[in-house]
Amino acid sequence: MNNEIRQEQERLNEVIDTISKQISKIEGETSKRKKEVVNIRKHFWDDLKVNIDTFDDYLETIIGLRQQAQDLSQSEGAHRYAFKRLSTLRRMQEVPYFGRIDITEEGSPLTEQIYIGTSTLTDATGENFIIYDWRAPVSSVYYDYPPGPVEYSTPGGVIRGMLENKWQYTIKGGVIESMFDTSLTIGDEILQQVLGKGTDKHMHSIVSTIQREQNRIIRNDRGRLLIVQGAAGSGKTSAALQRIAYLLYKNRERLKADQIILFSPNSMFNNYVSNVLPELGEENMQQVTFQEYLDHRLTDSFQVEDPYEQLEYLLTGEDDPSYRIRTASIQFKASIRFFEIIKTYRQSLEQSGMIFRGVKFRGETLVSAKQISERFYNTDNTLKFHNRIEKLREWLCELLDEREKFELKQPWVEEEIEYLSKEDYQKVYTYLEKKRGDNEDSFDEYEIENKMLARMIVRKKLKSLRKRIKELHFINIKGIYKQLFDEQTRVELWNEGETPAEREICLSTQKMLDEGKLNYEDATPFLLLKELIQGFQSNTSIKYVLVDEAQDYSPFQFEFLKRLFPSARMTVLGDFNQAIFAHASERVDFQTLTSLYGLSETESITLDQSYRSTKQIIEFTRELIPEGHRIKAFNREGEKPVLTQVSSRDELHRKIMSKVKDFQSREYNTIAIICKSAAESAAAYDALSAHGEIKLVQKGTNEYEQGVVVIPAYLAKGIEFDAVIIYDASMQTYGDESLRRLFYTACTRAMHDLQIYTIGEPSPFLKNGATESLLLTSK
Ligand SMILES: Nc1ncnc2c1ncn2[C@@H]1O[C@H](COP(=O)(O)OP(=O)(O)OP(=O)(O)O)[C@@H](O)[C@H]1O
Repeated sequence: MNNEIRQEQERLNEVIDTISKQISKIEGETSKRKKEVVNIRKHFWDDLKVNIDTFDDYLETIIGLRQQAQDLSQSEGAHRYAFKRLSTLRRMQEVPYFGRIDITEEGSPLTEQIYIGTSTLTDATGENFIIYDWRAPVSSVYYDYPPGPVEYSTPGGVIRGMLENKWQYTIKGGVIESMFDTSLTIGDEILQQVLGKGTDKHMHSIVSTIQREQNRIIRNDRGRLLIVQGAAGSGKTSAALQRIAYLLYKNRERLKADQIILFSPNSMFNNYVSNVLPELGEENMQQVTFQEYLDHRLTDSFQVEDPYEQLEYLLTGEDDPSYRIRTASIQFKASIRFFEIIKTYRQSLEQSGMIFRGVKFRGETLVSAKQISERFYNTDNTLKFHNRIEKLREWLCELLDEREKFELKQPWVEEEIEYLSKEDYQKVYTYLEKKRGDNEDSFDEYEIENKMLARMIVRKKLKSLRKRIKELHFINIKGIYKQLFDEQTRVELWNEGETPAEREICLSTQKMLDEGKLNYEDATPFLLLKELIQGFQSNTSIKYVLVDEAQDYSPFQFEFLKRLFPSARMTVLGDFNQAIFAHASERVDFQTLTSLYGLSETESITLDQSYRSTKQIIEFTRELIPEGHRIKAFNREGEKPVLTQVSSRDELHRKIMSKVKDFQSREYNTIAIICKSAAESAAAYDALSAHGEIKLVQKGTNEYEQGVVVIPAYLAKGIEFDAVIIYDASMQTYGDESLRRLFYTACTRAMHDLQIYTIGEPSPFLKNGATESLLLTSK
């Protein structure tokens, strides 16, 4: 151990000693607090005098109750905070910090040594910082500058100074394993070490090696919308998660984790990233897939297709006669133009076109659809649309009240009373007994009892009808959506712009609705129309929305999200080279998103450096896409990706299994055999699983599995594997240009090793530039 490391280790020991002392102190306090909380809970009512005889007594009781509850919540809050701090300190005991900057601030004669870790540590006085949180303003210097002049922003203004030195440490179990003076070392040693490691069941935080561009994303504070376009493996997801940790730190007085929502591609991804924030001492944000949201809102009314069913159809249904119309329909329904058409359509409904359902009771029409429509269009049309609907609802509820009175005297009610079950009868009887109290002789028992029974029966019968009216079921949204595709509506409203196969799209959409189905591309438009008519169910408590894999969302969906979360700032992260959904046209980019909040409220950051894969893998994958030369590889060496051509499926399976064994001998934790579709994955799994322990990943899979998996490319989005085997990259499978992005996505999942197999002639994607960066094995 050289002298420098020894000195640093001594300092580290002192820091760990301080941490240990703080842990013991908090442990003592928490057990005391815990007792306090248990005690308050146990004796909550003992100390409270409950007296409600007079108003003053009542008031006193309420005040006492409130005070007691406040004490309890304070003690619980303090206990929770101490518990959280304790787990942070325990983590810090292992790795207290990872970096140091020696900085001389302008006007100061002193050079300060600032150690940076996952959380702040002060000495016993609480005034002197031993470690700075990585999110503190001064820590940004660590990420943003090499030694030399620097500046950083604080709430009090910009501070300038000179960064004399920057150190990186690797500490494990309280021992310094290595340390680097970054002005002397070439390349980023620690990043090399981190990236060279194998995968884990969960993604890890990257705070010790955040790169400058990523730091810009994490700390970005300007504007309503931040757009991040980043190459595969450039750290978009990582930046998004560290950004959440940063926001929670910076706004800790007013922002809670459940006011942040992350839209993620699938449940497996949710599980994969679930450890990053807890690792940083923060609670996880809300996480949801767009599909989960749609399901929550729509499954009552339809059989809703999920995005994977849609993709699977597109990947395997080329021979279907309606294939061409379906693709055109998907693109059209994802467009801003369709969004605008729906808005115009909704406005036109103010004059005419609303479709209602009549209200029936016991088979008899109480109000016909026509009567509701007349009532609606005769209400004062200077009123806002929603107020007119509200008036309609009130009117229908009043009609129901009248009907209730009328029904009470009908013979069917008498009949039902006779057949009433014993339990129901008992219920009414008990109620009556209670009500009668002391005034025993004050009414005619039989008559009142019968009246009560009648009311109970009628109310029960009307209950679901009343609920349906309250929930606006008398508006036939399905019919109104279907009407949007009528020839007349099309001619009148779809007047600007042009859509290929417009008429066919209309016919096929109406057919789908008649079958009680809702395709994925129709789900958001349908929901939008519903919200525009019934009133938007927006969520104002959410302050930040982050959308990962944003290339998979249509402009339409973004407009929708904006309306759904009106108080939120949005961060959108994606890579349009990985846009695999069919609504992604050739020209897909994030430019259209600028119009969401306007140019002045939008900031864009591009990430070109890729960290996931070895240099050799990047050199190959960037040949697969236009403008790929812009992607920079991180200088981590590995083997060239290999293309193996085989002549039969049997040979393919033999070779793949032998490769898997080879990978296993190299102790790779995760090996993925990536297929084009779920159908191909299932077939590959059938053939391969007999020869080794292999798991099949399907759309419902919730956990990121270690070991060997067979997985369709679209489910491998956002995640990574030590080694990737492309199951069949032949002309037959990847012959169509539209599959280029899917193929690129599959190949870019590999961290250390990429093997590509083809039965017969390889895909055209593997020709030209790509060939040079591949090692070809057999012909
Ligand atoms: N600054 C960094 N320090 C250490 N590791 C990093 C850094 N940036 C990215 N990585 C690693 O690179 C890999 C890719 O990161 P991430 O998944 O965040 O990229 P992405 O841009 O979301 O990728 P994709 O679009 O392909 O899904 C991860 O293993 C991540 O931990």
